Amino acid sequence: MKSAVVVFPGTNRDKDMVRALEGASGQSPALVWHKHSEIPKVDLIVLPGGFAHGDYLRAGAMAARSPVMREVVARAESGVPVLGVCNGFQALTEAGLLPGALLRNADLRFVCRTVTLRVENTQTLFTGRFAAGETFDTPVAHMDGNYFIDDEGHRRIAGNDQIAFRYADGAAAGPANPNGALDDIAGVFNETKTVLGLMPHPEDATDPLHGGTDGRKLFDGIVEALS
Ligand SMILES: NC(=O)CC[C@H](N)C(=O)O
Repeated sequence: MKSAVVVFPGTNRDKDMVRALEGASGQSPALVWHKHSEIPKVDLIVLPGGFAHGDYLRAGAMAARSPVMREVVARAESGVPVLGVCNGFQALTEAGLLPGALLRNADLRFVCRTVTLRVENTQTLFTGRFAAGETFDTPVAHMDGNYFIDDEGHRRIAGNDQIAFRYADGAAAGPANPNGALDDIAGVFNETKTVLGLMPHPEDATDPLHGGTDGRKLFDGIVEALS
């Protein structure tokens, strides 16, 4: 599987993402700087986490207007799978590729800990390795992860199986929902399930040194689906 990781000024999880993709696919992703308007021909485009443009204005808002995002939107519209993690998820909602918005955490604090996720839809190219309702643990690290969508949008994404992951009770300490997200939503798909965004960092749960390897299933499943 060939992949590209987009890097913005302030991105800081690009190397974690590169390692996770290399581990799963055996191939090094291409790194694409945000000012470039071309992306190599790849099977998967990834927007990693971090603080693009220092989160000024709103997290992901300026990144969504970068030259590279015109190409990300065009590729996504042509069916190329796109994955956005944390800041990448924020940028994908700001770019209109995913429904809803990420608001400030309900308690107005940065949250950095492990959470448990429940897989809500396993019939996608991203989640095929998981069993229905399976839970797994990953870290979160964000200030603006409080997922919001209006009532009509909520009904639409729930009815179309676009809710990918919900925060769930599990081994992780603390309240299941770390940020006040509506309906405990941790990640969503676009209508066709070819774009996925999630707040937690599965790439940081892929090595025993991370304290857990639950995130590998996501990357292994993506590689299996796209190779
Ligand atoms: N780890 C991240 O990607 C953080 C995203 C964003 N800067 C926030 O704090 O909400």
